[in-house]
Amino acid sequence: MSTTDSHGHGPFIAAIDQGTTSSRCIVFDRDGRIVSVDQKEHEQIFPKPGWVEHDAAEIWRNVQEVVAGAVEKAGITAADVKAIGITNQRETTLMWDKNTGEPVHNAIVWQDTRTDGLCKELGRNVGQDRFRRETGLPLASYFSGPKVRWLLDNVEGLRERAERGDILFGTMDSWVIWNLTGGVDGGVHVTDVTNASRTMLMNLRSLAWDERILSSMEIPAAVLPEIRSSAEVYGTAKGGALAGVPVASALGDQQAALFGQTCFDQGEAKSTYGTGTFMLMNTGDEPVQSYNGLLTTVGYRIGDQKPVYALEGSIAVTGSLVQWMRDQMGLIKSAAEIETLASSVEDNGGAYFVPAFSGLFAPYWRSDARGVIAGLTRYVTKAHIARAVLEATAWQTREITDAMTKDSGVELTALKVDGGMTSNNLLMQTLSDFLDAPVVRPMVAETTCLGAAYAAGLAVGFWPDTDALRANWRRAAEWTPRMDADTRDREYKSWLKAVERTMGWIEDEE
Ligand SMILES: Nc1ncnc2c1ncn2[C@@H]1O[C@H](COP(=O)(O)OP(=O)(O)O)[C@@H](O)[C@H]1O
Ligand SMILES: O=P(O)(O)OC[C@H](O)CO
Repeated sequence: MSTTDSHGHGPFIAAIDQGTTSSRCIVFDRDGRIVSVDQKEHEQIFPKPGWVEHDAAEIWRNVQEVVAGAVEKAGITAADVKAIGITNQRETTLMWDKNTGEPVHNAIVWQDTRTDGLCKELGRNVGQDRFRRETGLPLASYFSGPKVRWLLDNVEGLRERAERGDILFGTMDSWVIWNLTGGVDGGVHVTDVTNASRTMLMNLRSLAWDERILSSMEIPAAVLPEIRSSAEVYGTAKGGALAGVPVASALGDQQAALFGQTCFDQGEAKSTYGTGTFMLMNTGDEPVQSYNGLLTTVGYRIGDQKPVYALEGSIAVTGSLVQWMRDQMGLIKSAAEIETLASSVEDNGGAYFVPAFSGLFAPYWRSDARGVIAGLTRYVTKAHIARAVLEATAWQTREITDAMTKDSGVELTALKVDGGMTSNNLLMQTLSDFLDAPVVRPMVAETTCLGAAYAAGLAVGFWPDTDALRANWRRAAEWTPRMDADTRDREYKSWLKAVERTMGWIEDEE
């Protein structure tokens, strides 16, 4: 029997967000309002400089716990939940034994740079942009394909087991869905088009695995999940707090945020400010090739409708630079304190901070870049550096919006933002100043989970169509530009000069 809780708005949709630093589950009502949240962090494993791993068994335990926690906090039962949506950190790569459910190695995280050498070698053999037309992606250690190849080459006996058909590959959506739907006991091995579009192994137009790329990367097709749409019922949860509930959506977290921000029309864009920052623009039902350093990716696909594509600007280091200021430099005690410190001065005092800690992602894709603080004089204080830290996020966004305008021909009229860093008012004002465009934040800042919930709700008819979802979007805050054009242009030139200084720091042989 179905119950309604104190919120009185049942039934509900549950979304699971398996993120880089934590897993969370959020229960939403029909108005897209949050009913309950549960969240748990997992260990970040750094076996060597540049290597980042996750324990997938720990992640699955945490997912089960946060699902149970969110259901309990909402005061509901599985019978009240009409569907489960999945969203996840993208690219992070796992292989496991389908007979035992045991991972063969820790998951290799998207930030991990161990495949740099492999990518360079592939680039030399087949050309740096050899796969861009088919996959929309440059050859870079960020994506899953090279990580799969690394596992096959480095885990003893794995290639033979994979060729025998005993091994499954998946990004974290696949891992969560396989376990949720029964694991060794009949779990479904699927991924969605958005996650598949980050592997470098899927053809963007056919939305199928690309046999020529699989053969260049020496990856056996037997390990691959079935590619499905982002909003359809893949199976039913077996066991756990949501046993019996249909699992009805999967989207990479940045695509889920695009969906949660209701960017359903061509030209609409959002930017999510977390550990890294990812801006995606809906480009309609045709993939747009980037000539300016952006990625072409799948935005979402609802059931058997046409896919919607997106251009993406990915920035590796934004919120994590604030964490670095707190944890490694000890200049602030909390992330929020950066705003107080940066607000104590009028400007950056001439300092520019380019956080190319793991090379530069969009629009440069340079793995040989490393971080610099440029323009230092004795005048510069830690407050100026704090300001330069915030400005780095805003300038990197500006570089991406410039590239988006060049690639899509669409001028930015306003930017929808979300993510942890958007609670920083100074950063949001700076962003609006540097972009010379309004910046708007919605009422529900948890757009990633909301997008997964929306897609799952559409799949089971909980919401009738995307118009109903759009009606739920409400503006919570807006910042408008206050900077004069001369200052903006002068500052932008200095920023670009500082970016130049980061390039070529790592020599090939290093
Ligand atoms: N007030 C703030 N100012 C600047 N950065 C912040 C602030 N609050 C949080 N952050 C940064 O935002 C990030 C957390 O945002 P979140 O959206 O939860 O990230 P993720 O989903 O990537 O884990 C952290 O890197 C943190 O340093
Ligand atoms: O888990 P997040 O929010 O850090 O997002 C990671 C991105 O999906 C990486 O491409």
